[in-house]
Amino acid sequence: MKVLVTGGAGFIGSNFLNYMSSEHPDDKFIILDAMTYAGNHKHLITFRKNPNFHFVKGSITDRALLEDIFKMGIDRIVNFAAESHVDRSILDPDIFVKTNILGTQILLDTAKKYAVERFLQISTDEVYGSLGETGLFTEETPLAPSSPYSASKAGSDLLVISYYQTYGLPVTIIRCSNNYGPYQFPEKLIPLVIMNALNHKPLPIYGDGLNVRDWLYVEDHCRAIDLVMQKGKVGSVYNVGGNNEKTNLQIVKMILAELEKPESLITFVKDRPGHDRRYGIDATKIKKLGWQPQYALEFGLKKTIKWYVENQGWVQENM
Ligand SMILES: Cc1cn([C@H]2C[C@H](O)[C@@H](COP(=O)(O)OP(=O)(O)O[C@H]3O[C@H](CO)[C@@H](O)[C@H](O)[C@H]3O)O2)c(=O)[nH]c1=O
Repeated sequence: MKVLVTGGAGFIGSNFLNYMSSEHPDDKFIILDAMTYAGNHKHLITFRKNPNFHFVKGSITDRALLEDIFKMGIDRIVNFAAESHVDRSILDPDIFVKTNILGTQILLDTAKKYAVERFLQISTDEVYGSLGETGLFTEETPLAPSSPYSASKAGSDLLVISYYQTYGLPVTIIRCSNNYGPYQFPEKLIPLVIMNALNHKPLPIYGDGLNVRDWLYVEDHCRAIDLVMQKGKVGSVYNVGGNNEKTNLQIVKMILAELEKPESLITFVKDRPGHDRRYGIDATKIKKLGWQPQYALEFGLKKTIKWYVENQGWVQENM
């Protein structure tokens, strides 16, 4: 099996490659990554050592490059390539539209031309917008994105579905809740808080700190992607979530307790514009395929903190 993994040097993509190379040692992986600020050069060393990996630097918006890659013969595609940080999308939406919407469309078009066996789109629960105090996102929840980032992901999801409806491209979409784990760029809440706390810097908490996110250890997400690639229904969407809803303040306090750092580092700052209040996932559909998260939040968080403590110097210099 030859799998094209776009965005493979990013946080979830690189964890996925790590997982797949041990679960499916006979598969071949073509890794396409634009190596933006979030692409991790450390992975390239690992990629080059693995005879089953072939790395190509470039963007999913580059049609000619995609043509060259598809000529190598691709069975499946997992599309992780995306700009993913909400705050950056508020400051500079252009690149989000270019990579997430246009890039996905060019990738879909090339996949159609070369008749791939499966196109798996890695999306996000943010496409559903915000929940009130109760209820969960199901796969039928209408799309109502709030930020330029989530709107660009919703746009790419709609294009993916349109390629299924119009051209019969065998697509499947995964919409996952907030991931955490090793190699996450320290602009996202959990790694930012760990790194700031280690350096005794203030921890910026937006608004009242009571926004709720559903946290999932990245390896659990990788296992879900693998399963959906094997057993997921073509034309379907699968929600993935950890059933670990916490307010941002709860998460930050858990990290401070583990690091034995004072809560006085918590600093309330101006809220993010259009800040979604709560995300919560109904993962019944993927559970019916046989998926279950294996990491309890407390355990996954400890493991993540340990990784950042052990790699603190490297993270500071390279991420
Ligand atoms: C960076 C930062 C974040 N926050 C808050 C905003 C959110 O309520 C929460 C998590 O923020 P972020 O880590 O930026 O993640 P969030 O906006 O939820 O989006 C993440 O999770 C999504 C899945 O739900 C992914 O699609 C996105 O790519 C990923 O960035 O923490 C703070 O209070 N202070 C901060 O400095």
